[in-house]
Order: sequence, then structure tokens, then C-alpha cells
Amino acid sequence: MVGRSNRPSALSATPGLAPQPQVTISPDNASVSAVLPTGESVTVLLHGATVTSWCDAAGNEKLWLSEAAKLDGSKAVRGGIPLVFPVFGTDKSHAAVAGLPQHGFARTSRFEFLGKSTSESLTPSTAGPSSSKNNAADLTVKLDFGLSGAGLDAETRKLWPYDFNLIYSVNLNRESLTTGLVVSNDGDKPFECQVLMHTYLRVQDITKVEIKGLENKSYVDKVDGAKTKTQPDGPVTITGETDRVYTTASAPTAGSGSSSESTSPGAPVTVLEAGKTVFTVAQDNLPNVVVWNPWTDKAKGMSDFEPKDGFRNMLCIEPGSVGGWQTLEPGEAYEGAQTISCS
Ligand SMILES: O=P(O)(O)OC[C@H]1O[C@@H](O)[C@H](O)[C@@H](O)[C@@H]1O
Repeated sequence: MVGRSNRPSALSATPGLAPQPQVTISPDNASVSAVLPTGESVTVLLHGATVTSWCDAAGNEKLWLSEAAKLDGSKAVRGGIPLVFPVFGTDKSHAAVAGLPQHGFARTSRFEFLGKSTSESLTPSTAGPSSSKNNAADLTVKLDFGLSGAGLDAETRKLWPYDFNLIYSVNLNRESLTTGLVVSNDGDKPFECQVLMHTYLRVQDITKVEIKGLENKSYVDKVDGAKTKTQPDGPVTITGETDRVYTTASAPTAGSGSSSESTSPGAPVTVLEAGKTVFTVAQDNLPNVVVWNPWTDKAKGMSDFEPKDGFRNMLCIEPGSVGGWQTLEPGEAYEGAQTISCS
């Protein structure tokens, strides 16, 4: 072979596309998963648009999911992040939602996967420039899901006959997971609703958990006759069944959605374990936070709660707007979000 002194050099320096987040739909069309090039991942079940898994780059699961959770659409998922809409709990005295099941119908309705988008993270990466090869460390992926009045089954639509449109977005980046919703009234009559993200955080040992950021806030204690109380100036600890609806910020104005109309955000809620921060939950335009742990007896009574001592490894921190009702006039929209980070 004759050597050529002037042959073109290999194109090794050709700039390639940065590694992209991988988004896959499960073969049975039941869930959508996304993995960042750096390894973080999220899985969302179309049933309820329920986030069922969120892992860090090392594969450590951040959410608690019951071993007996029904993932086949037969009931709401026990664990992950079920979405509560349009009523929190039940409210027999409120005619518009009196016939609806506990926590509404969103968590038991099948959402449509609307698509993904990727972008560079707005939050600076802690990975540092040398490790952010091709900016992979800065990438985020957003998965959008939709549910509308027209998409409800006939029975549910009869119970709640409003023309709503709900877009739920799950946004994964290296540092955090954001779940946010926009509910709009596309019909010609007003409706009222409540929303909440029923996040089951995974902890190692509930007895070592402290929750900060709720000091001096008022709350409704659902395990003590729904009495209104004020949190003392110290962290919340869990030593028995706990079911509290905290008010952390003033209620959003009707139809709020643009930042100028939003509530001023309350301080983030911080979950510490053995003195170390394991989660920070920031709320955007969601003025309530429910703190829930069923403890022994209630866990025993739930057929889909396994293992029975799993209450030791979970803590629900549930940002929402549930203290009153959001009234949406025709054409109005309401928007709220939570961002969970692990430090
Ligand atoms: O069993 P469900 O319907 O998923 O609800 C679980 C809990 O959800 C919490 O948000 C409520 O405050 C509790 O009262 C309720 O028990």
C-alpha cells in the first residue's frame, strides 16, 4: 500500500450531537420513561399520569411505591406521585363534587402522552464544567400529559360535566424533579376545583425524620377532629398517624396562572433525616402542604399498602391548593407546580 502524505485526517474532532435524554414508551403502552445521559430517570404511568419512579444517577429510588400498588389501572396507585383533582378527599357538602370519589378522578383516569421536549437546565449544574461533556450534565427532559372533559369515561363525565383541560408536566433534570399542572376552563360555565400532588417520598427511617419550613404555620389536624392548630416553632416529627393540611402561603387569586397573579411562594419544606437534608420541596402557586403518614393501624387497613411496616420508609409531602376552591371562569386557567430536590 502506498502511503499518502496528504491524505485527509480522520474526522475524530467532528462535533457530534450531545447525548440526548432517552424517552421510551413501554411495549404495553402503559407508561413513559425518560433517562438523562447522566443516568437520572423518571417513569410515569399513563393511568393517572402517576409518577411511579424517580431515580438519581446512581439508580437510588427517591419515591416510595407500595409493593402491592395496582399499576393496571384498576385503582389509584399507592405510592409515587398520584395527582389529586378536582377534589381533595371528599366533600359531600359541595354539590359539584359530592358524587366524586376520594381525591377526585384524575388519579384513576388514563392520560394521553402529549410528547417530550428537551432543553438545557436553567439551574447551574453542580457537576462542574469538566464533567459536563457535550453539556450532557445540563440537559433536562419534560414529559407532557393531558386529560380533558371529553376524555373522561361517560360515568365520570356525568358526575363532573365540565369542559376542562388539564396539562400535567413532569420535568426531570440532574438536580430535581418538577411536576406542574395547568388546568383551564374551556367551557362556558365556571367550575371550582382543588389540586394536589400526593408525593410519597422514600425515607430510610421515619423516626429519624424532621420536617422544617412549617414552623408557625396553621394547619388542620385531620387526626384530631379537624381542629385548626398552629405548628410550634420547631420541626415536625412523625411519631404516630399524621394527617395535616398546612397553609404555607396565601390562597391564589381566582384564575391565577401568570407569575404576576401567583401567590408569593411559601418557604420550601425541607425533609431531614438524621440531621441531613434529604429532600427540599418548593411550591409554586400551591398554598397548602399536606403531611401524611398512616403509621401502623391505617397501613394495616389498606389492602394495597405493602409491606405493612412500609410506613417507616415513606413520608407524604403533598403540595396543593386544597384549603378552599379555585374558581375558574370560562377561559381562565390555574397553574401550580412543585420542585423536589435531594439536597
Ligand atoms: O387512601 P387515599 O385515598 O390514597 O388517601 C390517602 C391519604 O391522603 C392524604 O392526602 C389525606 O390527607 C389522607 O386523609 C388520606 O388518608
